Amino acid sequence: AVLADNGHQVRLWTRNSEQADEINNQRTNVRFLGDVELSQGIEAVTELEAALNGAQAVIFVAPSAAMREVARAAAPYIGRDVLCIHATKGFESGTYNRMTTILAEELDRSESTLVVLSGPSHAEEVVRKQPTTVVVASAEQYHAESAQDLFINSYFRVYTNPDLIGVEVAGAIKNIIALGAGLSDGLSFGDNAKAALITRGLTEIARLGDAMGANMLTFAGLAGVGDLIVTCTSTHSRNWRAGSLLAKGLEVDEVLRQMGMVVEGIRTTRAAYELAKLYDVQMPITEQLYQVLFEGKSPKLAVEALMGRGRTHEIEEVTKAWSKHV
Ligand SMILES: NC(=O)c1ccc[n+]([C@@H]2O[C@H](COP(=O)([O-])OP(=O)(O)OC[C@H]3O[C@@H](n4cnc5c(N)ncnc54)[C@H](O)[C@@H]3O)[C@@H](O)[C@H]2O)c1
Ligand SMILES: O=P(O)(O)OC[C@H](O)CO
Repeated sequence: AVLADNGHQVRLWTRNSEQADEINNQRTNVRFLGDVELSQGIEAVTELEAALNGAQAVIFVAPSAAMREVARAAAPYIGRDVLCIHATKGFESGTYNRMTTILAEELDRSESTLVVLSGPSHAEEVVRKQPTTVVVASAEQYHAESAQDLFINSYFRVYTNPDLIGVEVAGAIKNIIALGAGLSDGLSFGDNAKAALITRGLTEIARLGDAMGANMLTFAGLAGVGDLIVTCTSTHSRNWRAGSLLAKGLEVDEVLRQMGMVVEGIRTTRAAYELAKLYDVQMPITEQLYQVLFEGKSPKLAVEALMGRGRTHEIEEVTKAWSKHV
């Protein structure tokens, strides 16, 4: 919708022909976006080749679990000079690959040619032209600026950032913390608990990001604390809603069934739990959520475990990682 508003001709690929018909004929996408009227500049297509032929830029927004499959199918139709951007938040199961690593492999190009778009941006608000700010990150400033040129407008403000790894790690891990925030709200804990989760969640993002080569300052920006705030406090958040359903005692499969939309935080919890072991970093919130999601631990016991951890210092552990980059 943003790209169409900016005067670009947009082809939106979907596997679902009924959805394509609705978008093209009714100009709505009711299941995902309610009754908002979509721009005439958007054409939905069901064939990948038709979607990609002649495109000057390609935006990948499939769920993380589908990224490799979609990128592999799209690769034959994407020229070497085409700007490739993604807005997907997660890691690949098993390999723990970031999304740009998958894209680089499947599109057979350097990761430095790729761009990630992230930040506090729920589609439901963007499509209603409500003021939104995001970052586009690429190792090469030229590519980040090309993406900025495409998207920026009066209601969608786009900043560039060279720290692709930090933006991808922040976008993935915040979904785990949002599950925790939903659980906390679902258990009727108060604002203190949620503020604690957001803040200590940011520390977990920073620890893992530091180990994976991110710039700590990214986490103080839109893709870090910005996205954490929106996803832990907004009722649009799928991850928050999934967490609040878990608090009612629903099994993970039932939560996913009721949601009917992707809840990236669930798969990401497993990936981050394993990444934390691989990089030897402490991620206690992630660890407790892992036990709730995959080992049947009760959310109440998870909270007790978090609150009962050994005494520790705030300043030392945070500043060690952050100060390296200041
Ligand atoms: N919704 C948002 O506001 C928002 C904002 C920023 C980033 N994201 C990220 O975008 C990604 C997608 O999220 P979403 O909210 O659009 O999810 P969604 O559940 O609303 O939609 C996902 C779409 O992907 C399709 N899909 C699933 N598997 C597919 C496959 N194998 N091939 C092709 N299509 C497939 C589904 O049919 C569905 O139409 C996630 O990583 C999410 O974190 C979402
Ligand atoms: O609805 P969520 O929780 O998947 O979050 C969507 C976006 O990542 C918010 O920026």
